[in-house]
Amino acid sequence: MSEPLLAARRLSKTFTVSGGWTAPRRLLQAVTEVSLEVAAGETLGLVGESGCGKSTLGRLVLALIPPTQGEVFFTGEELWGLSREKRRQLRQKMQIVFQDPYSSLNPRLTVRQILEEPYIIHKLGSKNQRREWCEKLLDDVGLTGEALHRYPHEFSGGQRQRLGIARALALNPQLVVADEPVSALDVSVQAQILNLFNDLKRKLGLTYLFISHDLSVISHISDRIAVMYLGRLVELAPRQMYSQRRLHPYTEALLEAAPVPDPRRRPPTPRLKGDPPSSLRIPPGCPFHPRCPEAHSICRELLPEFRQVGTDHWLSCHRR
Ligand SMILES: Nc1ncnc2c1ncn2[C@@H]1O[C@H](COP(=O)(O)OP(=O)(O)OP(=O)(O)O)[C@@H](O)[C@H]1O
Repeated sequence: MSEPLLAARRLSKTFTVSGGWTAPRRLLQAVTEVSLEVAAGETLGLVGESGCGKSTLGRLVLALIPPTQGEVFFTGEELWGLSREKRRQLRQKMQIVFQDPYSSLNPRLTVRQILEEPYIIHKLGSKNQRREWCEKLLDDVGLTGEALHRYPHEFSGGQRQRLGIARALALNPQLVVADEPVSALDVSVQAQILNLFNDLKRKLGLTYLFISHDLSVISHISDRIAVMYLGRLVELAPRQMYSQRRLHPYTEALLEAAPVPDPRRRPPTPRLKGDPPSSLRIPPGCPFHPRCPEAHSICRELLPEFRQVGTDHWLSCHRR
């Protein structure tokens, strides 16, 4: 890979959480030693169950929160080694699309005001230019200029997500972190929005870190897929690899739990039982061992290394 657009090196994030009136404050390990790279023009999918640290990792790579340890490089520059002003400038090239466009779009502003805001904040363009840019953004996401004078509540869920995407594109970003951008939408609308992401990537040369708990969504959109469990990456491989065998047992369980497109085929009994343990009490050894059907004694004692097992294929498992 040539120099990646985005690189995380051993990124960790610990939160201090209140224990209530009586208990002491405790440390919650949300992300632990995550390293990954995203090449320009690539879509890296990040998948894992709720609470495994996906959003925290997304916020870390956007430098919205500082890491407890580790580094984030964007276009080769380490973001936390830069001055605040330089970091702010680089951050314009990285934008986020949220899960719930309704709560991220100010309901009191018209679409024009919402889309114009980034240009006004950065003192870009005349009034007429800004209007043209807003119309172009709407066109890019499949809406018409007629939308400019309307308010977010006048749009359907899918259209609102198109507005959320349009706003993220206003300052011509290179990287977009999409955090569960289709989870709140009906399945039929999900496909349209995923296709829009793909079209925009081709047209505008974008790079995505695409976050979802749903492996079928991630498989649809990603070039490579990173699987996260309790704050750590457990597998990283090209999408095609996920149709083959010998994956991490957690990945295999996620695949088995993914929806089956053919209704005549009964989904197999999912082998992923129970919820993941709390990030406040991460099990020793391999964090997945209490739920792993293949766990051995070593899995209970020793953290498996995240190691390369094939071309572009990394995983952490004693049994693979
Ligand atoms: N600001 C915070 N303060 C304390 N704990 C936090 C904070 N943000 C996240 N967490 C905790 O960190 C862990 C990871 O959360 P995160 O939101 O990153 O997971 P996620 O995989 O994105 O899940 P979800 O899809 O449910 O948001 C969770 O246990 C969460 O409660």
